[in-house]
Amino acid sequence: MSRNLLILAAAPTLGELRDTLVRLEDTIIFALIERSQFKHNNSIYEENKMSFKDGYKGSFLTWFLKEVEHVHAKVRRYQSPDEYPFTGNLPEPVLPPLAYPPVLVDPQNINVNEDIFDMYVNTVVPGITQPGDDTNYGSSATRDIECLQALSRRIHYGKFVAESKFQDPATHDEYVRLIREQNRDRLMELLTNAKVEELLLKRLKAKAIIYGQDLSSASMDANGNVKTPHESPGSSPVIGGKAEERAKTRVDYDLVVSLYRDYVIPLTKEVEVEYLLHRLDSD
Ligand SMILES: C=C(O[C@@H]1C=C(C(=O)O)C=C[C@H]1O)C(=O)O
Repeated sequence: MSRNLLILAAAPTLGELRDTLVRLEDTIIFALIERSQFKHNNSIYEENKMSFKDGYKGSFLTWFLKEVEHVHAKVRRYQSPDEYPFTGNLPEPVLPPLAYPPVLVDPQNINVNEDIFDMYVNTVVPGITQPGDDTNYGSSATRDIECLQALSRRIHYGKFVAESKFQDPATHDEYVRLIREQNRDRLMELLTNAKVEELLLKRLKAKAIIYGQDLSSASMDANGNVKTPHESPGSSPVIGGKAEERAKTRVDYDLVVSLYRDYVIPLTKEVEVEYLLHRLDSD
């Protein structure tokens, strides 16, 4: 067994990590549902739109995110290896550091939150909200920050997944060879599991349809029975028996699937590749 297998504490298994990613699907879907209850409120994303006493020139959302992350930094949130801030120049914690087991070797301190922020503001928010302004700026930004933090955790979990694959005796030597070659494309091929991705997208659609269904009092009779037949996740999404009618869900389930297919999974794999490319820097 090569030396770099001995450096680290026992990393979580790939199966345990995948279970965590499955659970984060729920967190992300419900966070999107919560944000979707408010209008787009585009002004909170525009720079120089609101005046701040300290002369800050950014958008309301980036100002709020800065304020939230400053407080969270003081309680050492970003000393956790699975938490990455969107804001720079954060204060030191008021609490003493925790002794996290050294699972990751990440000399670059990889952080793709800029990409996550741009994707979320420019693609996700317009896709999950109705156009317009309902002045719920604080509530919208609060839900935005919950979405951004959940997406960031999920995507940066790619570091743990990459470390688990690197430590797998079945593939360790091939990873070492490809890292020494700095062969980005072959690393991407080796770490990609198309079957896991395919099953994930199918599960995600089912979750978004089920979680997104409106089971408010309006859709239930006096005895608490659901009045409107709700499609089972395996069937084509229908309500009221018309197969061509889309399920009326609180969040667009096709958008949730495309969010993962086009952004979350590719960004997670980018994190995995970047992590692996620098895994042996300290050797
Ligand atoms: C996270 C993994 O690595 C890759 C990324 C995946 C994702 O972001 O969902 C799924 C499978 C892999 O292609 C994994 O193998 O589970």
